[in-house]
Amino acid sequence: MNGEKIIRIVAAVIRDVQGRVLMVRKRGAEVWQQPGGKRDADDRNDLHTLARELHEELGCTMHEEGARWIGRFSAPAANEPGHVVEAEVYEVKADGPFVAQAEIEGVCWVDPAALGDMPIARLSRESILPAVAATHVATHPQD
Ligand SMILES: Nc1nc2c([nH]c(=O)n2[C@@H]2O[C@H](COP(=O)(O)OP(=O)(O)OP(=O)(O)O)[C@@H](O)[C@H]2O)c(=O)[nH]1
Repeated sequence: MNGEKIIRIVAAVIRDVQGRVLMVRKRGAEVWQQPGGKRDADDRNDLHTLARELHEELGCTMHEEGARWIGRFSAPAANEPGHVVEAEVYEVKADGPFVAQAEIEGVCWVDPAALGDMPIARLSRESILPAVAATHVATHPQD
């Protein structure tokens, strides 16, 4: 693909009861992105990769049951010029607290329908968060 290198990752959408989405900022990075990362050789499958990455980045425990594949999205990679990131994205539930671990500098929750001018990686801003914003989250039984 035009000589660009492809970085394949698995990324997570974790939502709170208000529908906000958890984002992370890596140490030294400017932009917010989804938690997740590259597969390791001994990962059994995407959800195993995701559970491992979420624990490494946030210290949380992911539930494999109930995970929902949202799609495969790609964009120029946030922190690696000349690379394209291609992500398998899953909405998952996880038990917090969500606490920034070694390689993560910040953790926040964003409303996917109101991002404003927050610095957000293109994969998330252009693909993942719009897909998620289109999904209604019932916060009340009558919704
Ligand atoms: N995890 C993640 N990476 C993303 C997203 N969007 C995006 O452009 N990327 C880019 O994709 C690449 C993923 O590499 P990574 O460094 O997160 O993966 P990793 O934790 O497995 O890396 P490691 O090899 O340093 O352990 C980085 O260039 C990162 O900036 C995203 O939403 N989540």
